Order: sequence, then structure tokens, then C-alpha cells
Amino acid sequence: MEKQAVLEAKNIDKFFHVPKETQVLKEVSFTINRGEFVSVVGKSGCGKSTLLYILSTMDTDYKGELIIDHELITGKSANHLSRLRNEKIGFVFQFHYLLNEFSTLDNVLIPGLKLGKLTREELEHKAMEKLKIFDMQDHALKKPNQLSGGQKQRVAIARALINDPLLIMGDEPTGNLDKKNSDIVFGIFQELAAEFHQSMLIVTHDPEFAAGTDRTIEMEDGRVIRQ
Ligand SMILES: Nc1ncnc2c1ncn2[C@@H]1O[C@H](COP(=O)(O)OP(=O)(O)OP(=O)(O)O)[C@@H](O)[C@H]1O
Repeated sequence: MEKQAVLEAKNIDKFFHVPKETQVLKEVSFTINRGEFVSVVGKSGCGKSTLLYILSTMDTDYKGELIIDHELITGKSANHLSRLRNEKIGFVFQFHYLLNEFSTLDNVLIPGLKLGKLTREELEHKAMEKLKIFDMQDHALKKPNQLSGGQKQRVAIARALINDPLLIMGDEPTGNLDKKNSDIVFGIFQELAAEFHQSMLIVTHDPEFAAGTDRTIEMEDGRVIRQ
């Protein structure tokens, strides 16, 4: 099958102007293809989070071009970007950012309500399906603060999947977990790759995690040095 690009970064440069003019990303170029599970590694401060912030369309102040799903994203309006994020990108962070006042089920379906394509009833059904993948269906009515760290992260991944995103992006999704939970969450990513062919771009410090991905993009001092 022909490779299909879900994301293309072309010559991305990023400058911070304070406290002094610094270039933190230098001609960063790569492609993520459909179904690929890709990790981004590199020493602390090499620019991984800055890059992810740009690729996730949250930071629009950069040079170069970002193409998502064959659409040139660079220069698009904030409204357009917000809709695109909701529709095409799922996020998993180091800290889960679940809302404690809502149930697990509601947390998973909220990005679906925001997108507004399905009714609440349809979304409840879909959210339960996603929770089932991670064996979390029996916790649907609990609040996030009644869950363990690993369980919260599983819910956060279910939430990232609710709109069937083209691409999942993660910044250190196992960074805050102990070895046992980190292994469980890593297993989930592997399952998403193997069974659902989910395209994923994950920043990690964990060499074992990186070794288990299809491809590793290695960064040093703002540049991609291997991919
Ligand atoms: N808002 C900002 N203003 C100025 N400099 C910044 C800003 N954000 C990040 N930097 C600098 O940009 C560089 C890259 O930071 P970034 O957070 O992307 O690195 P990282 O590879 O994700 O690091 P870590 O692995 O520690 O999370 C660092 O030198 C950092 O100090």
C-alpha cells in the first residue's frame, strides 16, 4: 500500500525572543505516515515540547510549513485550527488534565460534545466502547480523583480517541507513572498501533518506550539528527 502522510513538517524554525534571541528549532523536517507509531527523543532542552506545541497547532509563531492530512495548516485562523485539533488530533499529556467535577464517562465524551457531530446518547455509547478497550468500563461513573494514576492515564487515552483522531500526540505520557503503570500504558499504545493502526507521535524520555515504536526521531540542540 502506498504511504499516506498524515503530518508533514517542512523546515520548521522556532525562535524565542526573551530573555534573549534564541533559535530552539532548526530546519526540522519529517513526515508521519498513516498507521505509524513514532517516538521523539533527545536530551532535556533540545526542543521536543516546543516542537510538539507547533505540530499540535497550538503555537503558530514559527517559520516553515506544517501540513496535516494534506492541508497546509500554516497561516490558518485560530477558529480553523481549533476545529482541526478537535477533529483530527488526540492529545495525551504527562499529567492527565481530567476534570474532577465530571465522571470518567463524561470526561471521555466531552471532546465529542465540543465537536458536535454526535448526540450525547451516541457519544455515551462510543465513550463506553473506548473505555472497554482499556478495561475501564466498570469505572465509568467514578470521578477521576477516585482512580489510580494508571487508570487516570487510561481514561485520558480513551478521551484522546473519542473523535477517532487521525493522529495522537503525546508529551511524556508515561513520565509521571511508576514502572508497572508505565508498562500498562505503553502496552495500550502498542495495542493502538497493532490493532487499530493508530498514527501516533509520542515524545518520551524512556528508551524502552522509544525502542518499542516503529521509528524514532532523535533531536539534538533543535535539530533532527536521526530519523
Ligand atoms: N517560552 C519560552 N521562552 C524562552 N525560551 C523557551 C521557552 N520555552 C522553552 N524555551 C527554551 O527552549 C528550549 C527547548 O525547550 P523544550 O521545552 O522544547 O525542550 P524539551 O526537549 O521538551 O525538554 P524536556 O525534555 O526537559 O521537556 C530550552 O532551551 C528552553 O529553555
